[in-house]
Amino acid sequence: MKCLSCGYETEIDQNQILCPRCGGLLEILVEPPKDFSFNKLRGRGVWRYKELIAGKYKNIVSINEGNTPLIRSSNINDNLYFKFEGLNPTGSFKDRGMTVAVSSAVSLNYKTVIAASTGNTAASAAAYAARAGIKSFIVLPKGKVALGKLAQSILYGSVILEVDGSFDVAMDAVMRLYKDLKVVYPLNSFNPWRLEGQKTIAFEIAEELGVPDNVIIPVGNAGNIYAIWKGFNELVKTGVINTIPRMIGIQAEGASPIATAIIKGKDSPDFVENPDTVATAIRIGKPVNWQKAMKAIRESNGTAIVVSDSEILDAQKTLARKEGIGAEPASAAALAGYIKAINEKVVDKDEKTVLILTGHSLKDPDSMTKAEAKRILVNPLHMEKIILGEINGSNS
Ligand SMILES: Cc1ncc(COP(=O)(O)O)c(C=O)c1O
Ligand SMILES: N[C@@H](CCOP(=O)(O)O)C(=O)O
Repeated sequence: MKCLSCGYETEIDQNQILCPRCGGLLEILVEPPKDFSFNKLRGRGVWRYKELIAGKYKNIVSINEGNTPLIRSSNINDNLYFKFEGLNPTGSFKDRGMTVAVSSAVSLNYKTVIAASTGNTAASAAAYAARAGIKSFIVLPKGKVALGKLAQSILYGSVILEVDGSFDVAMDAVMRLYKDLKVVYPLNSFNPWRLEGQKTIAFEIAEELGVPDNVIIPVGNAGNIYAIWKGFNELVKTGVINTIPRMIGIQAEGASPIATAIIKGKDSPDFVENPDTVATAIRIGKPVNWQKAMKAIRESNGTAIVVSDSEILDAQKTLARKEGIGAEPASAAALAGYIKAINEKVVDKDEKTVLILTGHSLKDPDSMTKAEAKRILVNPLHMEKIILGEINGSNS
């Protein structure tokens, strides 16, 4: 394991989450088996790739996460694919990381887990803790979590701690609690073991499609873009692929510290004090994994793009109405970014591109009802005229 801040190196040790010397982010540098082959694998989902996942697990806490569909676009572009992470057990990609992180917590005999969240990490942490029979605390920015996500955490029985402030305030509190209390195992993505699970997104894409030219990902706390890049890199080391895709990160206008730093060619981001966007999942001003994300983007020859809230909501509607796929706003940001990338000639429409659709539309009912709808009060006995009018286009 190697610290991204001070360069401290240590043997792979599952007890390590942050650098013991400076508290920086740790990378887990695995040496994948040289005889690795997709053909030899058994089972489905995250644990299909267990020989590539670092760490030792006495108990595996799983709800059959991963194995999500890679859906080819039928009405936007033939070369475009959607990796629909909304079909994980709690409706987001977090479940891939949570199965590994909670299995790690249990293997290390922790009885309590904690996570700060804009909603999805919370729902996933709560579900996996419940499955493991351990206690979970989640720290949420009060009044800023989409209804479906809050409802999930309530249902799975987490203790919900609400802070008056943004997600970043909640995140700082969790990092401090983890360092001070020692008895709570952190499930956020500064925990590198969680990212071991999320890197399986790359494995599934490579196994099904090969190596695309581009992978486009919404970026919030910034762990996922790094995890997917790590996954592709490790496959190169096994020899099953020999290139990696460009990693293209998308952030919302009101919460774009990493994208802005990439666009301006800076070494580090200026954090955003009061992040704001309709895509609540990526309403993050101080992403903990910024170093990892910028490394993934730069080393893959990728880039970053900023999109507006109206572009995000338009993309959410386009995905639903042209492809039949319901994704939450943060996920739709990937399509908004793709459209912009094509218009600005950053991506060619002939390039094979995969969008990571990180969460399900049902997570955020408010955002869905922002789309204009035809809702007509009808007399059930006189609907023919309205239907025929709609078909002929003669209704006003
Ligand atoms: C639906 C959704 N999309 C994207 C993201 C951003 O992922 P990351 O924090 O790994 O950048 C999150 C959470 O952070 C999320 O919940
Ligand atoms: N969008 C996230 C924010 C926390 O990210 P994490 O990957 O560090 O857990 C959420 O769903 O809470």
